[in-house]
Amino acid sequence: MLLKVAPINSFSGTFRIPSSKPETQRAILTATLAEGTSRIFNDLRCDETQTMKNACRALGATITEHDGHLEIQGIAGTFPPIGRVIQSRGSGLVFRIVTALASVQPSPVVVTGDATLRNRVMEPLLQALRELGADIESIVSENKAPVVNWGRGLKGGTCHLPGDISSQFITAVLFAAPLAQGPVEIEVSGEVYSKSYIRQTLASLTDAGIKVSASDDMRHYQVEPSAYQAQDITIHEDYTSASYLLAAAALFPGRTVLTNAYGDSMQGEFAIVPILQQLGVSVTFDRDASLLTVDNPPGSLRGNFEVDVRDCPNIVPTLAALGAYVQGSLRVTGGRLTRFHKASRIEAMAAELTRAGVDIDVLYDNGICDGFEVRGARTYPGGVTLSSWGDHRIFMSLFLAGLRMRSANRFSGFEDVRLSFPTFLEDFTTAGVRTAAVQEENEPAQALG
Ligand SMILES: O=C(O)C1=C[C@@H](OP(=O)(O)O)[C@@H](O)[C@H](O)C1
Ligand SMILES: C=C(OP(=O)(O)O)C(=O)O
Repeated sequence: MLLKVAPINSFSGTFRIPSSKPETQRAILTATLAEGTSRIFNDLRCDETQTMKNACRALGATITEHDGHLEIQGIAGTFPPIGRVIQSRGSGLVFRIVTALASVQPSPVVVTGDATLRNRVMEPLLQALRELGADIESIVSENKAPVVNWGRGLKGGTCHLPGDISSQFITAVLFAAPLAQGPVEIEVSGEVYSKSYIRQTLASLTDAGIKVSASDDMRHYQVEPSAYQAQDITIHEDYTSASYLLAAAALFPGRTVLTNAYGDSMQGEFAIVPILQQLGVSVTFDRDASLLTVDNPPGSLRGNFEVDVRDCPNIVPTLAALGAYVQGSLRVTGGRLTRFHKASRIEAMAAELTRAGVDIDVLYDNGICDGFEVRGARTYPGGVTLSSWGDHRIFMSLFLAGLRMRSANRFSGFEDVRLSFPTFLEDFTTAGVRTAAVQEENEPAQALG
């Protein structure tokens, strides 16, 4: 099934930014491990937070969904016998953290995922957990998902991780480390990417009462055995999801107002705000009213600058889509981690945008795909079929790029918005974008509604 999407001439309205996915996932985890009842207000309800809830229920948490908040009865760090399969679907974060946590409970647990997850890099994490005493075996391919964790405990000690493959390895060890028998140290080699996500992990752990410290360069971590404490947490907006709405608002003349916008985020992807401002777009916060207003009267973007995305990896596809319309050039570097994401995101965006006529080159650093340079135009012919490469963020970014083309485009992967931004299509329909699901690429065009 493909989604046919007609272009638009204007974009305006009031939209709610979805709540943060990484913050919701972390809050579900700390509440699961804590003693007592935690409440998580303004949580994000989407497939990937549902996958985290299902995994945490399998670990023993009782999770009740209320209107506007979750109530979680934690396990006080003592797992009931699990002895089962935990499904992480396509979520790298769920697989990595649950695999680490399965080390500190007493029964064999199989942790598995879908076809994309089985392809992702897991070896450094599995080795680090083994250094701490875990007994983990891969079931199908060596050092990949699915795994069986025999649940023989974590003794503690020092483990080693690379900083340039995924910050989720560090996050996963940090979540399990307080439940080890002794203190845990993590030594990270090479440059550390996605530091903003590690900071979010450190903040969640500290707020939950965990004794953890990190060196200034984030290459050394120390965790003492400590107990997770229950708490009430309020989740704020997600800047990766916001990036699609902000970018759409920036591509057209008109005023867009975003609600659920507190502007106090630790997410690296908050960088989308100053980037748009540099491109000539007015973005202003009314923090008392939790509103963000975007105005771009000329609907044009002025460029010629470089963005380092090593701390905001998830807006890389959004920036490629936006760059297609920047007068000048937009150069993005430091994006090498995205080649290990659900799809190799720079290659995916460059291949699909090139197919649509966009002038974009992939940038390599010592043979590693690390960024891109895009030289934008006012518009493109459109009328093409673009693939999401099985990745929700590629779909949402290509959808965005298509809005200013001259003819309707067709996209695969539209169902995947439910992973992180379930109201994506509804929001854009409200803004006047006409879409229609079509069976086959060559099927006669249906009326778009
Ligand atoms: O900890 C997290 O919630 C995440 C960490 C980052 O992973 P990488 O460090 O692998 O980029 C990010 O890209 C991912 O979307 C979410
Ligand atoms: C966080 C994401 O993915 P993962 O957890 O699979 O890395 C994402 O694609 O938003």
